Amino acid sequence: MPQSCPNLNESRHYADLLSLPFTDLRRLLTAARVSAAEVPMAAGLHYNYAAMPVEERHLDLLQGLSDEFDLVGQYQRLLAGERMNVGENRRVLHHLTRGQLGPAVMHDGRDLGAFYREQHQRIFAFAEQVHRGALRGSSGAAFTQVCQIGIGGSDLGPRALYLALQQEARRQGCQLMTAEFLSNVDPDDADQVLARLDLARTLFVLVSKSGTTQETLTNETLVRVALRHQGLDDRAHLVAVTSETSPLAGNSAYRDSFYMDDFVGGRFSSTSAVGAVVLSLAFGPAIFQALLAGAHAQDALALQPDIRHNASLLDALLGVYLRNVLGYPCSAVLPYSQALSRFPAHLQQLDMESNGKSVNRRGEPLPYASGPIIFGEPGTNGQHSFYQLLHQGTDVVPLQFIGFEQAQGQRDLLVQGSTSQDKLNANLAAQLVAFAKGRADENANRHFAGQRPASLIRGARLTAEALGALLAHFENKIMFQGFVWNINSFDQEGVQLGKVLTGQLLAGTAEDEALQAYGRLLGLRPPA
Ligand SMILES: O=P(O)(O)OC[C@H]1O[C@H](O)[C@H](O)[C@@H](O)[C@@H]1O
Repeated sequence: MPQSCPNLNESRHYADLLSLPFTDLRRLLTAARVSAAEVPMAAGLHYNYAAMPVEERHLDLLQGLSDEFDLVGQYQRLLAGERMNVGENRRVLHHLTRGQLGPAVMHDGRDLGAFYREQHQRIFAFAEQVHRGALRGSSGAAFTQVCQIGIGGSDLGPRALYLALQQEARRQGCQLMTAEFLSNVDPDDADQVLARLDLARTLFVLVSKSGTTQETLTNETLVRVALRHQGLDDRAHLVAVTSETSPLAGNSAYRDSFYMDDFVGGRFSSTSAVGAVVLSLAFGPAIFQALLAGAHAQDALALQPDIRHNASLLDALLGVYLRNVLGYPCSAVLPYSQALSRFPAHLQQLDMESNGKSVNRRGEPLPYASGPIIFGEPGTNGQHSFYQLLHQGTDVVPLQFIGFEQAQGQRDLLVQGSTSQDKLNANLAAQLVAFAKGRADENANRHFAGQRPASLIRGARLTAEALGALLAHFENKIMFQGFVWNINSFDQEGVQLGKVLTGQLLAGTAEDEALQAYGRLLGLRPPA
């Protein structure tokens, strides 16, 4: 498969895209275009690309590029279980955690779709027992709080989804337990999180796919010590989520264990047991199932070969246009929804750990740019912080806005003639137009050049289905971009070197003198 993938620099569609003149967004962005340049997504969402500097001829060439690189065909092969993670020789099966789109994927005589479904069912049954009070803490108290211990993909996605759904669950009367997340090895994180918990009523979910992550195992020990210190039986307060091949699998130090496998990458694991346990405990299985349904529906739409009807594919290709044709190195994610406050942090890992690569799937250096730097904050907060650079800085940063007609909650009032939600969305619309069209001023300091590209994902309200669709959209966008760049989006060798040096420093075996010197500056002592 990798051998047959074309090189972007040798693509005639790419060459034709490079030869097109720059499109003037100030002229392009008309009312008719705002209404027309949209692709429906799952769960009532829409992807609007009116403020992207592309005309029909660009879209025709991007369609040609998509066909030339067989992007949807590669997705189908991934769904069918082909080992697309070439570096680790692994299948890539996170789509299967939310439903079957391709043929059954068999591994060692087992149907993996059935395996993921069975784990979800076990988790739902477990959550219902906890909610009924049939499973309790070691003092006999019912569990009212859940705390996930994990980092990276075992933290960011589930945490972002929990925060995104909290208000929606309250509206539906199904916030059944509150959730906390403990990720950083900084002891102040554990201190603060533990201070918010009533340990006798807390169920901890230890999540580590590999079962070897230093930060997570350290925090687990801190938690067990704290539980014992209160006279509680730590085993009764911990469940594990891990891969079947990890050293934690089958360990009796946990009250129960739930599994994913090596074919679900950490940053793509929110719809596996990694997200299922904490979200089902917090909100009940129905909300998590709605999230899965939204993600599955969006995965199905991503099979459409026509880029004008496939939002994830179109978003991916427009991103390639911005990165490789226009040369923009960054992209900002700007949700006008406080519920999505940690969604940009999740996307940072999803995008940058997947596509921050400089060799292709055959291990050869890339002769073109790959994944952009991603950052973001919810609006309107970001407007009062870093938007200055976005409007008038020397770099053009393409923007990904996300907005909803209605808030999740119901507490809103008319203040000076408009509701808070009206104000939120008026700001969003204003920013989109200000970025695209700018404003001429004789005073150079007050001049806005415009020409800042942006897309908008919009919906009626951020429901669980819509959130699932949003999550799957970005996962699939990133996957398609990896196919264009012919990189392996599913490994993360770039995180290893730091781990090795950390281990050497802590074990007192570091040979690098600069490393030792930094250790001394930071107060590290040789191990006793
Ligand atoms: O789930 P774990 O095996 O503990 O891994 C947690 C995280 O750490 C690793 O270093 C990777 O960078 C992430 O992709 C991963 O999600």
